[in-house]
Amino acid sequence: MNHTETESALLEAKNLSLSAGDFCLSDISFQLKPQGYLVIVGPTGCGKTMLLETIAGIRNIDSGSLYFNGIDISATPPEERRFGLAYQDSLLYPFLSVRENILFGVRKGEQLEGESAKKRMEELAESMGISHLLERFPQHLSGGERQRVSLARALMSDPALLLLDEPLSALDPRTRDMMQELLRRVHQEKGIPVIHVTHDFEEAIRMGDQMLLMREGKIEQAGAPMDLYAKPQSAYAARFLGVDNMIPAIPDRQDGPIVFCRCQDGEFAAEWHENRFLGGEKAENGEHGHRQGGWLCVRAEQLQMASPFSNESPEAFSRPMNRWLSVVEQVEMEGAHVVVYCRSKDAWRVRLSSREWQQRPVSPGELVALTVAVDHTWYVC
Ligand SMILES: Nc1ncnc2c1ncn2[C@@H]1O[C@H](COP(=O)(O)OP(=O)(O)OP(=O)(O)O)[C@@H](O)[C@H]1O
Repeated sequence: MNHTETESALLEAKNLSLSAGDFCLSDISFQLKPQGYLVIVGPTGCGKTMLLETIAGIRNIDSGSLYFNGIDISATPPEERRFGLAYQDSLLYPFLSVRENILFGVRKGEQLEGESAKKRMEELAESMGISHLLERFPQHLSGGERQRVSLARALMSDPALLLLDEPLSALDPRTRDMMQELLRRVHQEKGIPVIHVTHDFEEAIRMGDQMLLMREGKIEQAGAPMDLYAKPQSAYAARFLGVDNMIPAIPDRQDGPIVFCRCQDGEFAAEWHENRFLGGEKAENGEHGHRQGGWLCVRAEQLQMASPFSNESPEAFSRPMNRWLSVVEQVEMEGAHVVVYCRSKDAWRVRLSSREWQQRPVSPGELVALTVAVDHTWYVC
């Protein structure tokens, strides 16, 4: 057995690659902290399940290594890894009752037996709120109940790591909230580290303390969920992570970490994370001519709206700002928030809290000054 140099990581993937048919996972490297909660996100077909199954040991790697607690487990069979796996569609045995499904566990596919197994199963069922379902069969359970049984089964073998594949998809919002709470409890109270696959970035942000964003079998960006949310570093990441304002822009010049770029609404200063001017995606609408461009990104909640005739929000002007004029086109109420659609040469979305809105409502047709701090404006390509 080989030992990795990074003893502090619980799980470490080093340059993992494997292929299945035409698809391959390439050069995947990441670390899971002890008791960490890692969320793997990305659109459908980007390889999330394949990566999870590789960690579980169900798929063999072609090259690279996987370490658990510093020990190379690349060739360790799944049953010896002691990882609990729960799939999106639950994959419960249809001819076994809930009790039997949970007792079946996952270890070596053997029925766990004895009083201690029975006691553990009952405790798990109690904590998952499924004690009343033990004699039922999977076809007579709701989606949320099936997910809870599936989670109980994955936990039955006392896993050293819990692997979850879309555990909350297809659940209604209320059941999903309850399951999220349950998962958080399992993670925090039992201290079980989790790797959780989802295509829902809001769920990822809510649940994870580490995040991997995947794209076509590779890692596009990795880090703390809030860092990815605040500053996705590519157009792909910005789209996936729901950046509301992605305005086609052409970079003109650069001053350290700040790039000055042109949109139709004028020149903007933006943070620029990487030297990716060359080889970026071409601005989609081609309105900016033939030069390669990227996107100026601003989250709608970071945009500030003021009257063009007043010197409102002096706090805003205490740091470098981008400022331009726009016209309110449409206003949409979103419960706790209000979204204001503005149109100048470019189209912008502003998200205000209901309180901000009450202090200063605007109507369609009104001229407004939009401002955003440079440190909330960034450029991607
Ligand atoms: N055994 C296989 N043979 C051929 N192609 C495969 C095989 N297993 C997976 N694939 C392909 O690999 C790609 C990645 O699949 P995977 O299930 O990991 O995606 P995913 O990101 O989990 O998607 P989803 O969110 O839809 O579950 C898909 O295009 C899939 O069709």
